[in-house]
Order: sequence, then structure tokens, then C-alpha cells
Amino acid sequence: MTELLRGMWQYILTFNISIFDVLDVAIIAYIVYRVLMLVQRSRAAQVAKAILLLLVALGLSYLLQLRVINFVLSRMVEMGTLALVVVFQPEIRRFLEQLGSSRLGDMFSREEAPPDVENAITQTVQAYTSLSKDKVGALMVFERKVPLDDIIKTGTMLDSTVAAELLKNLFWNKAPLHDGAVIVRNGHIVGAGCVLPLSGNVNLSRDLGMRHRAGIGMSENSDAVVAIVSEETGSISVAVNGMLKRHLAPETLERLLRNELLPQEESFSKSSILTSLFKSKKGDKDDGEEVHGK
Ligand SMILES: Nc1ncnc2c1ncn2[C@@H]1O[C@H](COP(=O)(O)OP(=O)(O)OP(=O)(O)O)[C@@H](O)[C@H]1O
Repeated sequence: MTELLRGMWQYILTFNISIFDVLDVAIIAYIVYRVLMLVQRSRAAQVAKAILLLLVALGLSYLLQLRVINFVLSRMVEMGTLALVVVFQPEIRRFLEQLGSSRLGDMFSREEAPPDVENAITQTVQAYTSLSKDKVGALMVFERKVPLDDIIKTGTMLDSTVAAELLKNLFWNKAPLHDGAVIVRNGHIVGAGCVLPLSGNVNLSRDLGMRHRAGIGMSENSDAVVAIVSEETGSISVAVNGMLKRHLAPETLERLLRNELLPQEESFSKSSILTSLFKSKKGDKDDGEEVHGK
């Protein structure tokens, strides 16, 4: 085995590899990874299988010299490329939004949480504690880097500081804006009664209602953090990146929101929400039981 590895290493050394070759491969690998993630997360999975099948058929028709079939399939591939851009316009836009809004910019700019975010978290936790006790359903989306203007447009635009009493009013089941989600941007309520995309995950637990599916869907389609109160059980949940953590105690809700929305905070590392969840103290009362994969 050692001999084999040594042989392989010697062989690799015979290549004239420059740093640019490594960079080249790394960039391609990253793009392929992002495209695969996109395909896996969306309806593109079935289409990807069909395309693969079409390409295999095209290859076979070429090898076997089946000229008519090859001609037809070639035209299909040409027209299909254009059709794909039209059909997957929302996915492509989301992909580009996520690419443009994240990571690379972070390397050059120091992230600072807007001052109102801290207040928004405190007020949300206060409101959710009360809504949870009273079993009043609630759905709040905390926008991060991916802009949610399209979602905000589906509801009523607002511009208000986050206040616990206001949230309780908004989600009161006789209030005109109680249906749908409240959107928070930089610690300000910018929309209420907003319609969120439902999750495409067919493996979600059957006991999750539409509110939870909408919350998970929003977190699959953007980098937003979504906080939910179940109308049926009063249970508090948080969805991030297609994952849902359920049955949270108010202290855990606060910790998660702080960890996700105030990334510079000293007491918490900038690790993902799941990392923080798995690290959460075993003794936490009534804390999350379930995590749903994307
Ligand atoms: N796509 C959506 N976007 C925003 N809000 C939604 C969406 N779908 C449902 N909701 C919210 O969920 C509420 C109804 O969902 P449902 O009847 O499934 O409630 P539920 O059984 O209490 O659900 P859950 O147990 O998930 O809270 C609606 O009144 C609405 O406020």
C-alpha cells in the first residue's frame, strides 16, 4: 500500500502543476458543488436525470451511427438548453443572488450587526414566549444577505421597530395581518401577511402544518432565519438552511437568534446553527428534538 501511494506521488510529481492549475480545478469543483446543491434542493433533480438520459442517448446514437436519431437528439439538446434557462429562471436567479450576496464580500468587509437587531431579538423572544403560552400561531422571517423584496411584496409593507406588543397584535388571530409571515430586515419590521414558498421536502414529518412548511421552505430558498410558533401546540421552532429545530425553550430561541443574527458576538462563535444546537446544554428544558434534513 505504501509502495502504491509512493508510486502515485512520484507519478503526480512528474506533472508540471502550477498554483493556477490548482486554482482552476478548485474553482471548477466549487461551481460543480454549488450546481449539484442547487439541483439536489430543487425540482431540478428530475430534470437533471432526464438530461443525463438524453445525453447518454445522444452519445449512443453517435457511436452507433444512428444519424436521424442523432440529428433529432442534437436539436433537442440545443433547444432544451434555452428552455432550461426559461424554466429554471427562479432557481438561476436565486443561485446568482446567493453567490453575489455572500462569502466573497465577507472576506473584505467586517460584519457589523445593525444596532436594532439586538432589540428585535429581545422583543421577538418576549413575544414568542407569550404567543407560545397562549397558543397563537406566528411566523417571522429574519432577512440576512439574500434580499426578500419579492416576498415582502406579497404582503403589506411596513416600517416599524420590532416591539413585543406589536408582534402579539400582528399575530392575534382576529387581526387583519395575522395570516402569513412578518418579515424583519435589519431589526425593522418591513412586511406582514407575506406569503412564503412552501418546502419541497417530501420527507417532512406529517405533523407539520402549512405554517411550518412555509417556514422551512423560506429557509431552503434563502439564507433567512425563520422563527415559528405552532398554533396547535404552542411549540417554538427555528428553521435555517432547510433544517428545523423544534420544541425550543425561549432561552434557546434567544441563543439561536443571537448566534445567527449577531455573528460578531463574543460569547458565540460564528458556527452554523446546527453546530450550536448540537453543542447546546443537555439540561435545557423542552429543547429541540428534531432536525429535518433538506
Ligand atoms: N405559504 C405560506 N406563507 C405564509 N404563511 C402561511 C403559508 N401557509 C400557511 N401559512 C400560515 O399558516 C396558517 C395556517 O396553517 P395551518 O392551518 O397548517 O396551521 P397549523 O395547523 O397551526 O400549522 P402549524 O402546526 O404548522 O402551525 C395560515 O393561517 C398562515 O398564517
